[in-house]
Amino acid sequence: MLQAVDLTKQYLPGHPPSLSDLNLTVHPGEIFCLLGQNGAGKTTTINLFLGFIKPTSGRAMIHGLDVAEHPLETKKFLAYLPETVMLYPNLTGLENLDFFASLAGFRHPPDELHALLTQAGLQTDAHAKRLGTYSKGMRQKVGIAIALAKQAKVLLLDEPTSGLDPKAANEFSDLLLELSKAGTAILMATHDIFRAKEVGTHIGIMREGRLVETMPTHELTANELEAIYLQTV
Ligand SMILES: Nc1ncnc2c1ncn2[C@@H]1O[C@H](COP(=O)(O)OP(=O)(O)OP(=O)(O)O)[C@@H](O)[C@H]1O
Repeated sequence: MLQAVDLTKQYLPGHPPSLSDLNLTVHPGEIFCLLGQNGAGKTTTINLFLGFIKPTSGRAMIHGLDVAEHPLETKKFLAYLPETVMLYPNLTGLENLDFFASLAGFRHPPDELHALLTQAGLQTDAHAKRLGTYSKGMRQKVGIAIALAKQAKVLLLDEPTSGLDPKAANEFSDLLLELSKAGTAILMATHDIFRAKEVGTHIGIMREGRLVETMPTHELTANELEAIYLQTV
């Protein structure tokens, strides 16, 4: 479970906070999509859960542990996919997966590593090819395979489908749905309203560092969500 309690971040004294009093809970199996214009505070929220930055006040909690107080323990539960997954271009997909899974303390035999890449949707003939030859969608799949290998309880995503073609973005959404069915709690920052409606269980709209709307997606059509978004931001 992922929880923000009155979470606030002010980067510079005298400037308005970039995140103000965020209260948010994402339960296992839920996909919470954060929408909002550039600068609304989405990446700040994710970086606080990752422990990359410290809150000015309030708490970012993972599995009941405060990230600022337990930076190493909370990272064990987490997987993170930024817009561009950073992997080693000279290693193969399989070698990257092996390396990053072992960094998190998980050793998998080669047949399991292949199975994880396949489960993440990467075609078999790419497993032994260098990352440098992969498309963006293929790199994202290795990122998902790493999340699977780590048995991550919480997945944080920052605009993961930006720049993916519609088919790759669609495959990516299916993978997220599978992970959520397996009980992962997912928080995703995105600009893609329609994909958020398709994949999310909940939508939150941020404006100037505040979460101003939260709603379950099943109550809305994509067009209604777009109308609410445009009225809100
Ligand atoms: N390191 C920093 N120092 C000072 N201000 C920052 C820093 N990082 C972000 N900000 C400011 O905090 C605010 C929120 O930024 P943030 O990156 O969280 O927005 P965002 O919703 O993720 O935007 P985008 O959609 O463009 O990624 C912005 O005004 C930004 O300029």
